[in-house]
Amino acid sequence: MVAEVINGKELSTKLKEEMKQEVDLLRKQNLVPHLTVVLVGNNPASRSYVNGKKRASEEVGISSEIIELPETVSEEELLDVIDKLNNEDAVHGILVQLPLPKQITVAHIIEAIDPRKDVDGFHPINIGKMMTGQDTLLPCTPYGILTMLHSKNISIEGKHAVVIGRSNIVGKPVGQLLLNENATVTYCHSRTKNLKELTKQADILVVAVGRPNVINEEYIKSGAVVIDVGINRLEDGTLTGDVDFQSAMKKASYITPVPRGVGPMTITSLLHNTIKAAKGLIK
Ligand SMILES: NC(=O)C1=CN([C@@H]2O[C@H](COP(=O)(O)OP(=O)(O)OC[C@H]3O[C@@H](n4cnc5c(N)ncnc54)[C@H](OP(=O)(O)O)[C@@H]3O)[C@@H](O)[C@H]2O)C=CC1
Ligand SMILES: Nc1nc(=O)c2c([nH]1)NC[C@@H]1CN(c3ccc(C(=O)N[C@@H](CCC(=O)O)C(=O)O)cc3)C=[N+]21
Repeated sequence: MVAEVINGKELSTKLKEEMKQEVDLLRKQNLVPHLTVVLVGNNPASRSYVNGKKRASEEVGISSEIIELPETVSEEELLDVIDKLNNEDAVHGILVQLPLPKQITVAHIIEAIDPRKDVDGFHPINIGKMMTGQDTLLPCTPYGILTMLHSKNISIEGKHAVVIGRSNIVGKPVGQLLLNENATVTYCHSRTKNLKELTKQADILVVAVGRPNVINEEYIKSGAVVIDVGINRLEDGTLTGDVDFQSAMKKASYITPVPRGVGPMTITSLLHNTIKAAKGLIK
């Protein structure tokens, strides 16, 4: 078997065109969706992601701004910035780029964001709504992954989904969304003892570890769908995922590449959430 590649970049281009039409209509009604991204410090990767979010927003007609704060900013100062944005009617979406410097407790920041403006879908209220199957702003990477599966009509119900990684932003919520669509979900992590035995049972394998080549054909059941979330920058500057792509291609039915896979879909989900927040659909 040779896997079909799910091109996240192409899908994202198509979805952005659809969103642009919707934003054009909203603008005619004098509603200009607006996203504010807060960037703390000078991490080059964060800066590049944030610029990517701004560029994508412009492509669909979402107005966006980046608020830059120094690496030394205190938690109190950052909370002040969030408070102002919460109270600014023209701001529909607020995203605080992670990671944050160590003097700041991430949970305090996420909890300070108005859940109706939490376009990352990280606020405990939004996570709780997701867990109970209510309509809300969903975490961007997991929602992007579900959109990729739906785009290929890959059935989820009754399938065994194995998720490697249990972070609050990727692993846990992607498992929850798959469960909501009636998959049987297994979570693996750094303390999992028999990783290969578990991954070989997966009909859908989601890999979100952050280390190159943790998965190859030996870990994959023939015909499985393999979703590679990892973004690893190699010494020569190239990007690679967590999955040995050439090897996995031989066993999988579908596979997502890195780059041009899950990454662009994360940004597409962010735009989707910003439009949803602007329309006031989140109570
Ligand atoms: N494409 C995209 O849009 C996005 C990509 N990413 C990328 O996805 C990757 C994961 O991100 P994130 O979830 O934030 O990372 P974290 O570092 O928060 O989580 C990594 C997870 O992998 C688990 N893990 C580590 N080593 C192993 C191992 N040897 N075997 C099994 N599990 C292991 C950890 O286990 P434990 O919990 O026990 O420590 C942890 O749960 C990164 O490469 C990141 O850059 C992230 C966000 C968006
Ligand atoms: N509050 C917050 N929300 C996030 O959503 C968030 C975050 N913090 N911190 C970091 C991670 C990482 N992340 C990515 C988004 C897009 C690509 C992406 O578009 N990648 C392109 C390549 C881009 C390149 O070439 O650098 C691709 O995979 O094709 C990657 C990674 C969002 N994150």
